[in-house]
Amino acid sequence: MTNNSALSTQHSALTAIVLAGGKSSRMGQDKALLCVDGVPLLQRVCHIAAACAETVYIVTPWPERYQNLTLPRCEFILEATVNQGPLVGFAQGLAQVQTDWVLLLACDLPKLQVEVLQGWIAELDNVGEDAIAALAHHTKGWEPLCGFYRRRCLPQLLDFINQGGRSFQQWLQQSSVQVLALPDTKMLLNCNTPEDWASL
Ligand SMILES: Nc1nc2c(ncn2[C@@H]2O[C@H](COP(=O)(O)OP(=O)(O)OP(=O)(O)O)[C@@H](O)[C@H]2O)c(=O)[nH]1
Ligand SMILES: [Mg+2]
Repeated sequence: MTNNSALSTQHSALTAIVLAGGKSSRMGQDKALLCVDGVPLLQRVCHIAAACAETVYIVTPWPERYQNLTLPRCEFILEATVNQGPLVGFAQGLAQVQTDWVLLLACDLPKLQVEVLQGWIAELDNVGEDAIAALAHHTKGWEPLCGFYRRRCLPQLLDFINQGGRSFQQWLQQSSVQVLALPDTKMLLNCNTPEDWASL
């Protein structure tokens, strides 16, 4: 039995959503296609997502850009709107999810560690019923783009968006969120600028 199938047996109730639709204005080119160790970032993140969840959705307004990547078990969700930000992209992906929990990932996380994600997944059964999400926390607030959400948060997320909300931090302030222990903060390194990329 491979690691993947062991995991999917144990945690079949997990879907992953990978966001690939930002402006990449600080980077000046699409971050999803930047190669780290010869592998495009989106492909790298999607492989890790596929090792954690049975279904992986890539939410993007431009799937044609990524058609030459190797993305096993990944399905594109074509975003209806462009440049509405990650919260709106997440809501569009979440509307397709059938499992109780979803793992949300940005595409610009070059240091993602599958072992840490798998450790978190093993704890999901212990998350209190009142929590709508389980996320790592740092000095600037929650890390919303590398963590877990309950599917049932969709109605309140849509309410927040329909009232003009676009900030994960503001949305999460309204709800109960469980803290995930982060063994290594480097894992959440966000590759936003050419300097970030060069430092890899
Ligand atoms: N699907 C989708 N993903 C988005 C959207 N905006 C941001 N993202 C994703 O969210 C993650 C974090 O994006 P950021 O690094 O904050 O923003 P960005 O717009 O990509 O880059 P900047 O223009 O430099 O801020 C990345 O995986 C982006 O691809 C969007 O409107 N739709
Ligand atoms: Mg970023």
